Amino acid sequence: MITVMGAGAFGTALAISLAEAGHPVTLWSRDHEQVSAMRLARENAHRLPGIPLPQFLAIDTTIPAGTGPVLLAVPMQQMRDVIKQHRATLEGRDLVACCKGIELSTTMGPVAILRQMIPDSAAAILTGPSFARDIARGLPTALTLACADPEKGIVLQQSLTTRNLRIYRTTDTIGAELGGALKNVIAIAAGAVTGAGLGDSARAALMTRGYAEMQRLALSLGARPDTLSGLSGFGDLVLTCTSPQSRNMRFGMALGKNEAFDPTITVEGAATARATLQRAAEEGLEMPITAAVVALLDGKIQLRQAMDMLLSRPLKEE
Ligand SMILES: NC(=O)C1=CN([C@@H]2O[C@H](COP(=O)(O)OP(=O)(O)OC[C@H]3O[C@@H](n4cnc5c(N)ncnc54)[C@H](O)[C@@H]3O)[C@@H](O)[C@H]2O)C=CC1
Ligand SMILES: O=C(CO)COP(=O)(O)O
Repeated sequence: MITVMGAGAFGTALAISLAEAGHPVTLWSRDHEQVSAMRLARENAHRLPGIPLPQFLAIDTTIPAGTGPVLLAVPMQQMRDVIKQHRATLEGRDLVACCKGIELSTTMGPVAILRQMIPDSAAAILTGPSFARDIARGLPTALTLACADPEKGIVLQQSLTTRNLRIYRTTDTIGAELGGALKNVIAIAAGAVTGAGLGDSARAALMTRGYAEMQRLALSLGARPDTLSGLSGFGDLVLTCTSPQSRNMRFGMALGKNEAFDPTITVEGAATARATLQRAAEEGLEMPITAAVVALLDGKIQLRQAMDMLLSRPLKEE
């Protein structure tokens, strides 16, 4: 039995794909009303309207006991609390973080949190370019499963691969989790540039220099370069910075247009930008685009000033 914790967009999409592949799957939510509504309508009307839930997908407020893997598809800043509340049930199971970000209070990534909170479990992360709606509609996607234990990684890769989820494997958990976290920050910046009408050339420059920033921090923290250039890094950066399906990009577009953005929408890059800047300072690294995103979020500068700041930095080699 595979358990997916978090009946948001991503958790529901993964549960649909896995259930359609014939796995017994339980989709867990803390919210009784949501569970009743989803059971009745066989649809996640809030997050994935119009997409039917497979007949054999179980939806519950209780995590089934057992030994099967548990996928944690809750927002990054909530993950620690969710684990704390369910620690006893999660102990000894293979745990797969399905979130993208860095915890603001500790600057830790999801795998590090899993290892700290439940040291006896295998800790992995599933990340890479994939919009929940695409997965849920059965469109093809490719993801990265990172697990430090290579044998466990193979087992998880095999058990989570489905007709439309092609999973690649790595043991580089640091690279995989940082790629997914940092691309959201750059997507906010790319959205802001797009929203302000600064043009596709500016966005391409920003994505490229943003990628350099991602590499600077990730490599300094021990990531492997090929992970950053793979699906979980470059791949997800491209998807998130070029599609308005991305919430991080849409949030950035609103910033660029000086418009309000619905605060109930999950935008991982905002908290992660602050956590990233903190971590970069500890490493003695410069991350000018991330710093500009934080200054924009804090209302300390306007987008034009942010661009002037970036463009007036000392000229250097690429
Ligand atoms: N939506 C997408 O296309 C993708 C999302 N992700 C990642 O998946 C993670 C979750 O994102 P989404 O599912 O899109 O967000 P969402 O906003 O659609 O859903 C989040 C879910 O977590 C639940 N939740 C929040 N706090 C909780 C708590 N304390 N205890 C229990 N449940 C809690 C909410 O009730 C909600 O159902 C994020 O880190 C995101 O970056 C990754 C790939 C694709
Ligand atoms: O991570 C994602 C695609 O890979 C989803 O991006 P958003 O969270 O910006 O919607």
